[in-house]
Amino acid sequence: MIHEIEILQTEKGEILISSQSPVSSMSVPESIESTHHVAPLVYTDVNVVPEHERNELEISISSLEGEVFELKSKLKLLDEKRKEVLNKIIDTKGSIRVFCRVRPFLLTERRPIREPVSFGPDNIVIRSAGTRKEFEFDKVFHQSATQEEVFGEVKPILRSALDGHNVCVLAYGQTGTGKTFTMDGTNDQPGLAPRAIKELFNEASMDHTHSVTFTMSMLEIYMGNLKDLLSARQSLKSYEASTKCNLNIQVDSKGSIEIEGLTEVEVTDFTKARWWYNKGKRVRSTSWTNVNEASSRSHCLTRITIFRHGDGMGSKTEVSKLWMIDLGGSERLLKTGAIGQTLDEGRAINLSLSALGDVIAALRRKKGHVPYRNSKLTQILKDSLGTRSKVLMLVHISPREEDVGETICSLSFTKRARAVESNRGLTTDLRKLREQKISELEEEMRETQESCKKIKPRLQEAERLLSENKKLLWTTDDKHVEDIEKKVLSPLDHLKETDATPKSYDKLVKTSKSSGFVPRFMTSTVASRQRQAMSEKEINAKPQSIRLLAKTFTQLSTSQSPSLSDSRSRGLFRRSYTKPLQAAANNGTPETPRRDIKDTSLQKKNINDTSLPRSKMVTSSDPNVRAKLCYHRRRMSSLT
Ligand SMILES: Nc1ncnc2c1ncn2[C@@H]1O[C@H](COP(=O)(O)OP(=O)(O)OP(=O)(O)O)[C@@H](O)[C@H]1O
Repeated sequence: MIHEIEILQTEKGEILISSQSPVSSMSVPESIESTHHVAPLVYTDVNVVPEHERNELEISISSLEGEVFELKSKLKLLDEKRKEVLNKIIDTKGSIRVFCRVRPFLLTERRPIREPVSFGPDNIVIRSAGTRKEFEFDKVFHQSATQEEVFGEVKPILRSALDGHNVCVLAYGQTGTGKTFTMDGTNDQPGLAPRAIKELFNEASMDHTHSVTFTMSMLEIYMGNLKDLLSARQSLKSYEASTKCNLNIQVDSKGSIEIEGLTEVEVTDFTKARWWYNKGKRVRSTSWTNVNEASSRSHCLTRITIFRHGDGMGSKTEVSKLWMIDLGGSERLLKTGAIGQTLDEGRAINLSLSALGDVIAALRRKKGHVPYRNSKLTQILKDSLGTRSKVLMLVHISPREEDVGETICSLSFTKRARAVESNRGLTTDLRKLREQKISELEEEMRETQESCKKIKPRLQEAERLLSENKKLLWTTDDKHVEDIEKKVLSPLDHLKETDATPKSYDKLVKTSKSSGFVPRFMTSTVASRQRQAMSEKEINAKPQSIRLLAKTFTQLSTSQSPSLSDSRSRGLFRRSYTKPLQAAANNGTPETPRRDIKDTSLQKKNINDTSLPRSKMVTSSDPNVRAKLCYHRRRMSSLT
């Protein structure tokens, strides 16, 4: 027993599918079968959009396009406002900020009864040999401060980097005070670099108006030479060769610094970025001194270049850099007892650190001349330590009595860098005013971010609806199909194409039904009759519903393969034909090998497979299949 299905076309052009009572195909004679009708059931195929609905679809698409444009414009304005406010906050706080982090006592260290270092939220007091020295900072991180707390202060300037500013985060201090701990951290307590990279990817994924991409480079400055840490040629044992490897620093016409030949890898996600970062770290050369067994005698620089691509609303791609720098140990050479190469290494580090101090001091004093040329480090950072950039220096100190001398040296270094913009120069009233201004700006920033948050889901929803409507229109849009057909045909083929347009074809079918007149090109030829017989033979092996459906199509035109120019027929045929096939394919019976008929490679294979009946070929919406259909139609017309 099977269900008989018949397809009818009403005068309005609607497709009706009438379902018949279950009958035995063996017992009921054909004459009875055709008259044994029950009340027709009308189904509306979801893939088929009637003409009037298509117009509505087009109207809806244009209104959604307008809405998307409007929301994007609003977001763009809010984003610009957010950028401006963030910039003001950072400038009010100081575009060069200096923090201090005090290392906790290690398990191997003896804790003195009277600790030489005491601290407040933004100051450090050193008491030693009857003297008291006080140093001010933008913020002091106590011994108990977590990696997360430190990162919290860095986060705002990462946003600034994404907004197009060059940003520099530097870890400064004596060997063994925790510079590497702060920058790299451990597996359990990741440091600033991995957290910052993760945050960049996070922020980029939430940017609905721009697409953001990143590249990464790592280099080491050792004894005044630059070494590429991500180069394929570098090996872990490259320490000896490090002095031979030198890269040139170039300045382009816009004043941007480029390092000639430096490897720049594209990082598409955090995992890849972390992998490259770890690779660079392994390659970094270290030598041994008697102060700290793993002391770094070089500066390690990690650069993330941020490309913020245009939003499609007139803005260009913005490029900015985030530098994360683990500076070499700043200890005085006498104390290390260094001789030979280690002494030279120490000298080179001290020279570059003092050049860095000079540059920062000049920038903070807003002095005309900034001595960038005095070291490789400052030459490289020239475009990232300048006026539009944001700098964050983290000074690390030891809590130990024995290190007090070094601690005072490190703190004095930063005192020079903070000389002008420090709080010390401000009266209490001015300080309060400054803090009030910062909190007002922060409030404004929060409001702007809230407004952005409200718009983003609306924009996403509008974009989703727009793409859905476009897809729906695409599947039913005859013009689109025609365009594809035209593209596939060569100009010469197009001239040969004598077939009627879809609309006139419809008319012709209707006319032939009503008047009994069949135009010459629609009368069957020997070849078409053979093909029809072949396809019917093939269809007989398929489920009954497909057989009847295909029969209806073959009846519509006796001389041509079913034309897919009628969108409704196409949608109906595609759905009705592919479902049983898919079901059969998914059953995976030995006779029918498991196939996914949506697989385009398989569809393409089928097109070239001449053993398949042509009726199968025309069921796909694949443009390649249409090419075959056009070819078939052309041949038909040339036969008549
Ligand atoms: N805030 C901290 N909390 C816990 N342990 C810390 C902290 N800071 C540093 N340490 C520990 O102190 C030791 C020295 O730290 P680290 O190697 O980071 O110093 P460094 O300044 O980078 O030294 P170098 O200049 O030789 O590279 C490490 O064992 C590290 O785990």
